[in-house]
Amino acid sequence: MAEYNRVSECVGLITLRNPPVNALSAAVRQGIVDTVERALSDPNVKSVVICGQNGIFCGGADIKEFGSKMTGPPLIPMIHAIESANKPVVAAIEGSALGGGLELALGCHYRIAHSKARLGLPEVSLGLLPAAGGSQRLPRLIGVPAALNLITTGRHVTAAEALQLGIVDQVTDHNTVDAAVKFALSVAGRSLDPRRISTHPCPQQPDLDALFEEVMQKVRQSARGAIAPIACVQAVRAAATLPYAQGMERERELMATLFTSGQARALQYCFFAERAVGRWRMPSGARWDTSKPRPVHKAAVIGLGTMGRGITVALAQTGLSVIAVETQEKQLMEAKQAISGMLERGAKRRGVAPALDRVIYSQNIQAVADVDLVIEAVFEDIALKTKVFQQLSAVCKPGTLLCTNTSALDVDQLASETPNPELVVGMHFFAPAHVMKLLEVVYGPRSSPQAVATAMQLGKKMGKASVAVGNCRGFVGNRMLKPYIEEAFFLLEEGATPELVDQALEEFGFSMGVFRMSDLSGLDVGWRVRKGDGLVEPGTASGRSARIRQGRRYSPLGDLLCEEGRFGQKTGRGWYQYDKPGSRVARSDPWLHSFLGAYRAQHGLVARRIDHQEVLERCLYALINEGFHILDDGIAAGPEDIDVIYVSGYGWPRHRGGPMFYANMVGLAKVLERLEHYQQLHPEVPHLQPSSLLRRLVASGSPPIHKWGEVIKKLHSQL
Ligand SMILES: CCCCCC/C=C/CC(=O)SCCNC(=O)CCNC(=O)[C@H](O)C(C)(C)COP(=O)(O)OP(=O)(O)OC[C@H]1O[C@@H](n2cnc3c(N)ncnc32)[C@H](O)[C@@H]1OP(=O)(O)O
Repeated sequence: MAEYNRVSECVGLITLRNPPVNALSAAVRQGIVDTVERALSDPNVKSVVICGQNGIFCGGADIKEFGSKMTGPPLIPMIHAIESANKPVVAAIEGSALGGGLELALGCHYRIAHSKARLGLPEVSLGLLPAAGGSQRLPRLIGVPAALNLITTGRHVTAAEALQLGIVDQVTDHNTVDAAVKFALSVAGRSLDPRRISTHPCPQQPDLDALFEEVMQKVRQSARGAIAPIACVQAVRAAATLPYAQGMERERELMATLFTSGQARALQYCFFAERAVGRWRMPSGARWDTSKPRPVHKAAVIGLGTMGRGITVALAQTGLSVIAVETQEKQLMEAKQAISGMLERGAKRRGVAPALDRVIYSQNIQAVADVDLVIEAVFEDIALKTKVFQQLSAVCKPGTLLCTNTSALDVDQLASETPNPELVVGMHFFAPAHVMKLLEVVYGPRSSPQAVATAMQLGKKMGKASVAVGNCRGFVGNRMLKPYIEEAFFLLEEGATPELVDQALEEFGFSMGVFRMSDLSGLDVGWRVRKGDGLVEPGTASGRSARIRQGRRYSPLGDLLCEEGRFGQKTGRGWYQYDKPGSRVARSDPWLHSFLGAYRAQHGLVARRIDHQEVLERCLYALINEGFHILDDGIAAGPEDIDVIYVSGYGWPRHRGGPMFYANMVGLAKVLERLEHYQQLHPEVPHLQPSSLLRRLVASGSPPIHKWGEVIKKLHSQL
C-alpha cells in the first residue's frame, strides 16, 4: 500500500498505492509509517520524496472507513513524525492532494506540484473539518483570511493558485517525481526548523476579532443550518489565537462532534450517491457497464426560448458544435444576442475564450441533417413537439439521437411518433440550463440502452448530475413536487401564511420556501398544467364541494391569484409583492393576507394556528411518500437517484442528504405514523395515504437505506 525504493542513490521514494485515488486507508497509513521509518533509519538516504501512483497524489482519508471502527495508525502522529524527521521530506503532488492528502503534504517540509494538480481541504463538504492538523497548519502557512476561504468552502485550487498562496514551493510542467527528487537532493542537509509549519506562528492579522465576526456571519448565512462550516471557522480561530498544541486539541474536540453527527453521515451519503447514480440500470436489465454510448461531436437545439438558450450555452461550453434552430427570425436574432452574452460572461468568469463560433444559428430545421444528437426545447405542446419530432426523423441522418427537454409531456408518446422510438429519450434540464446541475435522463419502454448511455455520458461531460429515470407524469422531481406544493396550498387554507410556510422550509435548509420558489418560477406554469388537467374552474363557487375536484381535495388558491394577473416576480405580484416586475426581493403583501381571509370566509374555513413542525411534516412527508411510490413503480432505480435529484435540482439541503435519506434518518416508522395521522384528518387527500413500499419497509424492521433494494426487489417479484 506504500512502496519504498531508493532512487538517485540517496533519495528514499515512497509511493502510495491504493487505486483509484490513493486514499489513506489503514493499510496505506501503515505503509507510510513503515516506509518513513525505513527511509529515516537508512544512513544512505539523505532525503525523502512521497508521491502517489497513477498520477494522483492522494484523495484524502478513505471515506468508506468512516462508518466503521477506525483501525491502523492514526493520521496525526503519522504526519507529525514526517514533520519532525531529521531528513527533508518532499511531497510530489500530481493529480489531486485533497483533505488528508493535503494535510500529509503540509506535514512534509517541501511541496512540488504538477501544473495540472489541484489541492484543497474539502472536508467541510463531507460535514467534517481538516482534523489531521490541516486547520492548524494551513493558516500558519498562508495566513488566516486565505485559510478561512479554503477551509470553509472546501474549494480546490489550481497549482498556480497554490503557488501564489504559498501552499507549494514549486510548480512543474514536467515529471513531478523527477522534479521532486532533484529538489530533494538540492535541499539535503539544510536546516529543517524553518520548514516545520506547526512551529510557525500564524501570520499577524490586524483586527482578528472583527475578521472572525464578519466571516462567521457570512458562513452562518450561507450554511443554511450546516454545522461543519461553523466548526471550520472555530478551528481556524484556534490556530490564530492559541499555541499549536492547544489548537490541535480544539481541532480534535470540534472534529469529535462533527464526526458522529447526522449531517456528516448525510453529506458522505451524498458523495457516494452522486457517484452511484452514474452506475444506472433500467428495468430491462440494461446497465451502464454493458451499454456503449455513441460519440457526440455535433448537436442541435430546436427552439431558443429560455431553456433552449441555456442548453445551447451548456453544449457549446462543453466543446460541442451546436446548430441552434428557431423558425422566427426576430426570436432567432434575440436568442443569438442572448446566447452570445451568456457565452461571453461565462468565458470571462472562467478566464477562457468564449465559444461563440461553436454555435451556428438557423431558421431551417434542415440544417440539423448531420448532427449526432438533437435536443428539442420548443413550447410544451404535444402537437407541436410531435410535429418537430416527425420533421427531425425525416431530416436527421440515421442513428441521430432525438431528445426532448419536456418537463411534463409523455416521452413515450413522442417516441411513438417517430420511426425509431429506440433513439428517443428525455433530457430534462432545469432553468437556467447552463447553470443548474441537475439533468433527468428519461427513458421510455422502447428507449435503447445505447440512447440512455449516450445522454448520460453527454450529461456527465456537461458537468451535470445526470440521473436516469423512467417515464411518468412529472418524472421524479416534479412528480414529488406536486404533493409538496398541494400541501402548502392546503396549509394556507387552514390558517398558515406564505411567510410562515416559507420560513419553516428555509429554516429546515431549503434555499427557498415553496411560495418564494413559486414566485420565482412563475405561478402561470402550474396554472397552465392544471388547466390542461381540467382542474381549473372559473367562478366563485364556495364551500367544501368547490374544493373537491376529480374526487379529491383541491385548492384553487393558485388559480385565483393567476386570475388576478399575479404570476410572481415577473409581474411584481404573486404570493409576495415586489418593488417592480422582475425585482427579486420578496416583501409581505397585506393584500394577500386579506385575500386569504376573504377566501377562508367564503369557503367556511376557520383559520387555526399552524406550527413549523406541521408545515414540515405535511409538506415533506407528502413529498417523501411520493418518493416511495416512485421506487415502488420502478421509476427510480434506488433512493440515491431521488436524493441526488432533490439535492442538485430542488434546493433540498445537502446536509440532510435528500428526502429518502432524511426519511431514513427520521425513522420510517415515524414517517408512516405521521402520514397515517394526517391521512385520518384529511381523508380526501390521496397523497397522504402511505405508500405500500413504506409499509413494507416498516414491516421489515425499517432496514437501513442501502438495504431498501432488497425489500423493493421482493415487492416487484411478487407483483
Ligand atoms: C476522529 C478523527 C478522524 C480523523 C479522520 C481524518 C479525516 C481526514 C479528512 C479527509 O481526508 S476526508 C476526505 C477528503 N477528500 C475528499 O473529499 C476527496 C474526495 N474525492 C474527490 O473529490 C474525487 O474523488 C477526486 C479525488 C477529485 C477524483 O475525482 P474523479 O472524478 O477522478 O473520480 P471519482 O469518480 O470522484 O472517484 C473515483 C472513485 O474513488 C472513490 N473515492 C474518491 N475519493 C475517495 C476517498 N477519499 N475515500 C474513498 N473513496 C474515494 C469514489 O467513491 C469513486 O469510487 P467508485 O466506486 O468508482 O464510485
